[in-house]
Amino acid sequence: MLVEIKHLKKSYKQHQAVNGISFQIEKGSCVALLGPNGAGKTTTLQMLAGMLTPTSGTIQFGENTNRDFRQQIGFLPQHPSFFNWMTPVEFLQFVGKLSHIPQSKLSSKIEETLEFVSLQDVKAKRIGGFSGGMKQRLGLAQALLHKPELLILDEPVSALDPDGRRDVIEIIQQLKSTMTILFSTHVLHDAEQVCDSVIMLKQGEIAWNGSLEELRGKHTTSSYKIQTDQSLTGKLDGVIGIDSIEYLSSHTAKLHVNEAFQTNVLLHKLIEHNLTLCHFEQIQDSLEDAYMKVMNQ
Ligand SMILES: Nc1ncnc2c1ncn2[C@@H]1O[C@H](COP(=O)(O)OP(=O)(O)OP(=O)(O)O)[C@@H](O)[C@H]1O
Repeated sequence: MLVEIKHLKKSYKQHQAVNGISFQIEKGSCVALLGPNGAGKTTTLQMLAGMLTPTSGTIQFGENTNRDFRQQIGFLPQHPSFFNWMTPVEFLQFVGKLSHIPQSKLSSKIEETLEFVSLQDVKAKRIGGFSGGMKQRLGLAQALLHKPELLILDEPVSALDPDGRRDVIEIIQQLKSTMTILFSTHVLHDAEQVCDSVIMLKQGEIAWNGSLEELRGKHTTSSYKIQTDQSLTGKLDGVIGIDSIEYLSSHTAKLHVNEAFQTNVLLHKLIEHNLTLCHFEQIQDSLEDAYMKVMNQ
């Protein structure tokens, strides 16, 4: 276990932005923090990054309670700001000095990090002319420069176009083997590509905390899409295990099934009606479906 958060609260006057949440982050995991606008994601991440003081509760990083854990954290804020007149190399030199990277190692670390985020070719250009995607990769570079143990990213993909999102997701994918990652996002499809576990916040409280597998097991259902050579209408009535049938056309249907569903029973029924199966596909609910179920509970 890398971080243990206990009863963490942040209130602004009467408003409870984060209302006593507790969770652990396992070393080497990639955790997605999800929730609607105002759920408390940024507030939580800023408290973990040491940028905001909790009203109450504790954040314990590793075994040693006395260590200043901020040195082990890399943080990419939701709206990173840059000095537009600087070049990426100048900006990272500035950041490196702030995080006390020894001067002797700084230049090589900067080169290595810019290479990693694919900004090597523009390292001497002014940041002011960069696209949103390039700025986000530079933001990632500043968070990574000191090789943190825990990388915290606040909405790293939400403001990006599909290309920019793919670049950032690929970077996160590569980083997964070298550090622990906690990131917030509204883009559930991207979260699903990289995270191993999910924490969902709703009005400052945890609505779900667990692995992606557990979430799928508990909150997603199976369904099947089938197509036959003749009309299906009414032919599958009474098949054990089918909860409901959604007809997509007269020959095609989506079957919402329960645990008792057996493909053989379905096949028997089709044979009984002299129907030939042309297409059979199992469809798994997405993270978005599970998210909607948890949020609407
Ligand atoms: N400095 C502040 N003063 C007063 N209220 C605040 C402050 N910062 C955040 N809040 C409130 O705390 C709640 C949680 O905000 P937070 O930014 O953490 O949510 P979020 O989940 O990150 O939302 P989003 O997805 O929109 O970024 C919101 O109701 C917000 O209005």
